[in-house]
Amino acid sequence: MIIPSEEPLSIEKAVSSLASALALYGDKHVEPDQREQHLLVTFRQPLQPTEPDEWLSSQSVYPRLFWMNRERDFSVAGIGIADSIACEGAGNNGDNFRQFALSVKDKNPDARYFGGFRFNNEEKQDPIWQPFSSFSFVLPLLQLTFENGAFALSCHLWVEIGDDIHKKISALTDLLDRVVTDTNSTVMKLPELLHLSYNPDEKEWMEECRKALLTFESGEMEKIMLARQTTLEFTSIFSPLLFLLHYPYKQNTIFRFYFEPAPNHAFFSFTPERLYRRDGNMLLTEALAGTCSKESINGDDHLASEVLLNSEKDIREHNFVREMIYQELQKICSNIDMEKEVNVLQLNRLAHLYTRCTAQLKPEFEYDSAILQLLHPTPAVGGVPKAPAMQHIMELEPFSRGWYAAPIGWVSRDAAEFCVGIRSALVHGRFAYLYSGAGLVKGSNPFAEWEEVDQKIGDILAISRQEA
Ligand SMILES: C=C(O[C@@H]1C=C(C(=O)O)C=C[C@H]1O)C(=O)O
Ligand SMILES: [Mg+2]
Repeated sequence: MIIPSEEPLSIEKAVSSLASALALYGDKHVEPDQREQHLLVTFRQPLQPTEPDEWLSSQSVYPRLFWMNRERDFSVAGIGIADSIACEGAGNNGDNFRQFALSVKDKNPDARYFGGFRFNNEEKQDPIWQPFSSFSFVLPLLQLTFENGAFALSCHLWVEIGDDIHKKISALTDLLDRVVTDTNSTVMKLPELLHLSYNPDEKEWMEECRKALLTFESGEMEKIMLARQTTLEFTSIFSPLLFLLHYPYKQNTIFRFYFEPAPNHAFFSFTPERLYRRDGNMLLTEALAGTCSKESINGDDHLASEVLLNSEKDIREHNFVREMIYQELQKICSNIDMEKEVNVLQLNRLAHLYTRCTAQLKPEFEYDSAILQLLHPTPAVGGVPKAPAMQHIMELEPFSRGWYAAPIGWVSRDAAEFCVGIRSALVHGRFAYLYSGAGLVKGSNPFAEWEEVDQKIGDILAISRQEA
C-alpha cells in the first residue's frame, strides 16, 4: 500500500496526489518485470468527507458500483475494473460457487471484489439481464471508501504475469485524468412515471398460489417463495443511480447495493437481509422471514412486534428458515450459536421476524463455496425442500429472477459479506423492473400475500413516484 500523504485532501487534490504517486512508482520501475505472480499495488489517499454516492454520480467510467453495509459504517463507490472474477457459462449454482471460490482463493488478500450471482443459473435468461453474468465481481480501478470513520480515495494497479506494467500505469493515469472532481452538481429528479404493470397480475398470482398450495397438500413441499415483477415505464431514459441518490430513509436498517455494468443498465437493492458475513473462520448469519406491514398500524413498532410474535403463520414461515440454516451449518461448522428467542427487525414500513446465528467454520470449509451452496437460497427466498422449490419457481413464475434474491456483496480471500438481493430492481433505459415476493406456507392466504408483495416494493415505488 502506498499512501502519498497522511493529510486528508479534497477530491481534486487527492486525484493529483494519486497521479503523482503513480508516476513516481512508474519511474522507479524501469527493470524488466520478472514476476511469477500477479502484482497488486494500492495507492490510498486520505480524503476530506465526501459522499461516495454523490461522487459516483458525477463519474462516467463503467462499471459503476456502490456498497453500504447495514451498520452504515462501511461504504464504497467504485468505477472501472482493475481485476474481476466473472463467469458467463451455464451450469448449476454449485459449479458456479466452486469456480468462484477457487478464483477467490488465489487472489491478493488485500483485494475486495464487489458483485453478485444469478439466483438460479439454470433458469432461462431474459435479455433484460444480458450484462449480468452468472456471477460477476469487480475490484474497482478507483474507489472512494468510507471505513473506520475515515474517507479515502484509492486506485488499484493490477498487473498480471505478462502484462506491461507501464501500460497499466498509463491506463490508470488516463482514468485519473477522466475523474470528475466537481461533485456539487444538483441531483436530478427522476422522469415522470407513465405506466405500471404486474407480472403475474393479481388474477394470475391467485392461480400461481393455488398451484403452490396444492404441492403442500400433496406433501411434496412445505414452503415456497413466489415473486412478482413490477414494470415501471418512465417518460425518458435516466440514470439508475438516481434511485440510490433519492433513497430517503437514511436510518433504515438495510444494505445498499448498486451495480451498473453498462450505462443506464443497473441492478440495485435496498435489502434488510444478510446472507452471511465471514471473517476468517467466523461466520455470522441470520434467518429473516415473516412480515408485518406497519401501514395500517400507523408505523407502530411495538404493535408490529406483537402482531408478528403472535402470528402462528409467520412464526411457522420463519422457523423453516431457522431450521434450514441450523441443519445446513452442522455440515461445515462447529459451535453453532443460534438465538433461542425470535426477534423482530424493524424497517421503515415493514417489520420482520429475525434470528441471528454465529458459528465457526471447520478448517476445510474456510472459504465461500460450501457456505454459498448450503445457505443459498434459504427458504426465505427459495423453499423447502430446496430442489423441488427451485424447480417450481422456474415453472410457476412468468419471468426470470436474474440477480433478484441472489447473493450480492463483496468478497476477499479471508472475508466476505453477502446480503440477499431483495427489495431490488433492474433499470434499463426507460424501464425499471421491481422484484418482490412472499413465502407461502400451508394456510397462506393468496390475497394477504399479494398485499405483502406490494408492501415490499413500497420504498422503491415511493422514489419512483417522487413521493419520498
Ligand atoms: C422475498 C422477499 O422477502 C423475503 C420474504 C419474507 C416473507 O415472506 O415474509 C420476508 C423477508 C424476506 O426474507 C422480498 O422482499 O422480495
Ligand atoms: Mg411472508
